[in-house]
Amino acid sequence: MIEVKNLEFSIHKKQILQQIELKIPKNSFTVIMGANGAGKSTLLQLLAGSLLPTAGNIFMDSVDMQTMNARQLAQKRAVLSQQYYLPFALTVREVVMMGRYPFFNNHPKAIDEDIVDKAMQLMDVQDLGNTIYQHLSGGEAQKVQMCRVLAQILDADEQNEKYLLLDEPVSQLDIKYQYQLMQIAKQLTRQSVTVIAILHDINLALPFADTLHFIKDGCLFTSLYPPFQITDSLTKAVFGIGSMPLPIPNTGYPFIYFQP
Ligand SMILES: Nc1ncnc2c1ncn2[C@@H]1O[C@H](COP(=O)(O)OP(=O)(O)OP(=O)(O)O)[C@@H](O)[C@H]1O
Repeated sequence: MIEVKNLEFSIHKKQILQQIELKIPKNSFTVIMGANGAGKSTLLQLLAGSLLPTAGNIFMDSVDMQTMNARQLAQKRAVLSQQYYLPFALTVREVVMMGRYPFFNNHPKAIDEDIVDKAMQLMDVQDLGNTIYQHLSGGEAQKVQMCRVLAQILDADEQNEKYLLLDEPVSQLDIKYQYQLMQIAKQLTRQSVTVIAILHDINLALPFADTLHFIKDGCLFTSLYPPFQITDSLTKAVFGIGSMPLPIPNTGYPFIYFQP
């Protein structure tokens, strides 16, 4: 479980997040939504331990994240950021293997090679193994980065719970792989992984999310749970655009039709 207590974050005297209180249960799929600049990526970086709070605390499995060193963090959580530029030429397989760096010293072991194979199979990029990463299309590169973070957490088990943090993981993916990535992430929540994802597409989030947290102007505006009551007033307040929920038969969630 992740527990966020009275979290504040400021940079250059600018307050970016304030009074954030959150509980993210283990093995859940949490989606963070909000307008551009609301503070979502900053919150995710704080949950990842990549940024330190200005005030408040974040506890990961009851451990204050500020007490965890880089290796402990890397063995516990994987982070897919929005930017994943690599300044030097590596093959796709070498990039995916980077996800295993926290688990071996000089040379990957057989288990590391197996996990890399499995991660690449999940995102259907086995055939790209020897391709130079810099030669990939935007969507292919995003798939490979997903494989890298999968490789970091695929060995999670009940004794070794892990966290997968995804910042707009489908922004460059075609529709099939948007759903494939979401299905993989959902499946992982049944295998001792807790998933936290920033998404902009509410209709992609609804079939998979256990919780939706809406961030507005650096504050937690509201949190929703199934059956998700997404109202016109909510989308106007959070995104500045009206909407109408349309029931989808035999599902526990609506389709949200936006009305500019
Ligand atoms: N290093 C920084 N220095 C100054 N301002 C920053 C810094 N990082 C973030 N901000 C500001 O904090 C605010 C929140 O940024 P953040 O990236 O968390 O938003 P977001 O909700 O993820 O937005 P988007 O949907 O556009 O990705 C923005 O106004 C941004 O300009």
